[in-house]
Amino acid sequence: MSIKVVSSKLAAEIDKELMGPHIGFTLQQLMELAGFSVAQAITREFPINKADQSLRKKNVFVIAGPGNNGGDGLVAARHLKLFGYNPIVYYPKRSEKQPFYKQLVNQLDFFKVPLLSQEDNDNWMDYLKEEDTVCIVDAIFGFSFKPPMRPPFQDIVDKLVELEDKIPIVSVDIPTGWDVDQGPITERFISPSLLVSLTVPKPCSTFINKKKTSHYIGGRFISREFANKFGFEPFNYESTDQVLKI
Ligand SMILES: NC(=O)C1=CN([C@@H]2O[C@H](COP(=O)(O)OP(=O)(O)OC[C@H]3O[C@@H](n4cnc5c(N)ncnc54)[C@H](O)[C@@H]3O)[C@@H](O)[C@H]2O)[C@@H](O)CC1
Ligand SMILES: [K+]
Repeated sequence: MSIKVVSSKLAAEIDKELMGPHIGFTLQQLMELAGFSVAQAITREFPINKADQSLRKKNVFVIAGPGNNGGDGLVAARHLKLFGYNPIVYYPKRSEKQPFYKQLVNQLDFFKVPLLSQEDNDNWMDYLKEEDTVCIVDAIFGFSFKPPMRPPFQDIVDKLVELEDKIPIVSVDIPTGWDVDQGPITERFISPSLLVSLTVPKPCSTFINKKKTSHYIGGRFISREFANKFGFEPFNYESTDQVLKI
């Protein structure tokens, strides 16, 4: 299947229109569906087996960045908890811009999801043991990332590059550090085991290592007419699914 991709510029325009006065989605609505779809993609790739419940004892280590990509990660963590997984969230730089990020954090507290923050910048790796971890969710940066990466994120990404052969990485929308349009442009870069593109894949998704990376589309919130207006066909999600493997 040939997959349509949209540039970073067009992705931002799509977002703007979805949340504009005519359609009127709120960011919280879209983020909830985006994070829900990420959690569902994880259930597909790392299913909890009825006979072997060992995954329930392991952690899903979610790293949330300061923007909306990070917000998707906070939402995904909550749904993962409800799906029977054991998320731990590392949220090193909390956004003050949108009050609802604080609400997302309160909801994680409510669900007793452990939360690491800036104070854990030196010891977050202590919570990330190969034998105890199902996967790492890379919700650090999405389509608004502009290099070069500022602290503490470059150090975090360097550690992920070292770990990726031991613990699978699940990247939300964009593998963090990749250029949205040109893909991996740095010497060392994350190569995720699973990429969940939101709404429509961005051009960087064509640079994934197809032998290693499963690619899902999620964020099921647009109509055929809307997709066509932006020059792509909607994805054929099945039934009530929030993700589609592409
Ligand atoms: N329509 C969609 O597809 C939706 C997308 N959402 C998510 O929103 C993401 C885009 O969110 P945003 O526009 O908030 O952007 P990002 O989350 O990609 O990043 C923006 C944040 O990163 C910081 N930042 C950028 N470059 C940096 C650098 N070099 N070093 C350190 N910090 C840096 C900015 O200061 C800002 O806080 C998408 O990728 C997707 O994950 C969803 O939340 C909602 C719906
Ligand atoms: K990401």
